[in-house]
Amino acid sequence: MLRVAVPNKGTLAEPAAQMLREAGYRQRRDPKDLVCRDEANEVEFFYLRPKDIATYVGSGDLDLGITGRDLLVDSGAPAEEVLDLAFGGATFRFAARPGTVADEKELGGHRIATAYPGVLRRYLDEHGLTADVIRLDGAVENAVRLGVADVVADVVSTGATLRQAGLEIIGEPLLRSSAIMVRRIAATGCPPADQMLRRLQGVLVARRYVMLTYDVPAGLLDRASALTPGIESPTVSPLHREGWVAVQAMVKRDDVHRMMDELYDLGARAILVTNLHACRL
Ligand SMILES: Nc1ncnc2c1ncn2[C@@H]1O[C@H](COP(=O)(O)OP(=O)(O)OP(=O)(O)O)[C@@H](O)[C@H]1O
Ligand SMILES: O=P(O)(O)OC[C@H]1O[C@H](OP(=O)(O)OP(=O)(O)O)[C@H](O)[C@@H]1O
Ligand SMILES: [Mg+2]
Repeated sequence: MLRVAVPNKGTLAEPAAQMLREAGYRQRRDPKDLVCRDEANEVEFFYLRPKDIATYVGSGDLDLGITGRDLLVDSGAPAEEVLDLAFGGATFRFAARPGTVADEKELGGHRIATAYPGVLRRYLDEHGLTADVIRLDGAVENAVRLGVADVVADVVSTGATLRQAGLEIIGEPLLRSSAIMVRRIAATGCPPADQMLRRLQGVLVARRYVMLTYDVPAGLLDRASALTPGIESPTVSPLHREGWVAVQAMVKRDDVHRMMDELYDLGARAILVTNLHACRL
């Protein structure tokens, strides 16, 4: 059986389970369950703290795991990112009281509070900076107000928590994170793991693309196909109506309305958009 780690709670838990469901895997019904066996697919899911997942996968005790890129870096575990799952996006940033630290170069010598000491130490080492790392578990933004630190290094999503704490972002993000699938570094071939990755890639494509179909006069086919090249190539079928063809192509969801306007202006008609449920490219 393939053994896979899934976040048990926090920001990544529900979207991770949802994505696995869309890929055809069974997920736990009760959020208190620690394990869920999917007999049909021969996969066993283990629900773990996202912070611990890279450790389990890096040690080889589990084959794959869903966690955050920042958590993987923080763990220092011998696991690697094999797929960006495109949810749980956040930046990891420094912040301080306005007017105290102008940019990253001034971080040296300060007390920096974080729940991600691995990420912070890596940054300080790479930039030749020495600072006092104050390790906290959460609500890190309070550390400045309470006088425990001068700077925080933390996950920033909307920035609302920083604003509420009267802190201002310093410089560029240390890293950009999202949910990822991790695997032990140099793991040897594992067909069930490869199959899971292919299924998840299919979900990503099904989320990102829609199927566009339209009718167009044959004489305009080249120009229409140039607008909708699809992933490989558009499918072109004859129509009963003389001089017209039907075209089918996958199009990025974000581009579809602009694409429909352009096709309509070109002379295409009966332009239809269909959602994809799943796909394997
Ligand atoms: N708004 C957010 N707050 C916290 N983490 C976020 C956010 N958006 C995305 N993430 C990502 O979620 C992961 C952290 O998840 P984790 O479960 O450890 O913390 P959490 O979601 O804040 O939950 P909790 O603090 O309740 O334990 C990281 O990879 C982080 O980048
Ligand atoms: O930029 P924002 O949208 O405000 O989100 C980022 C904040 O959310 C998380 O905190 P959480 O509420 O999970 O509390 P924690 O610090 O105890 O983990 C994170 O640690 C930041 O503090
Ligand atoms: Mg949190």
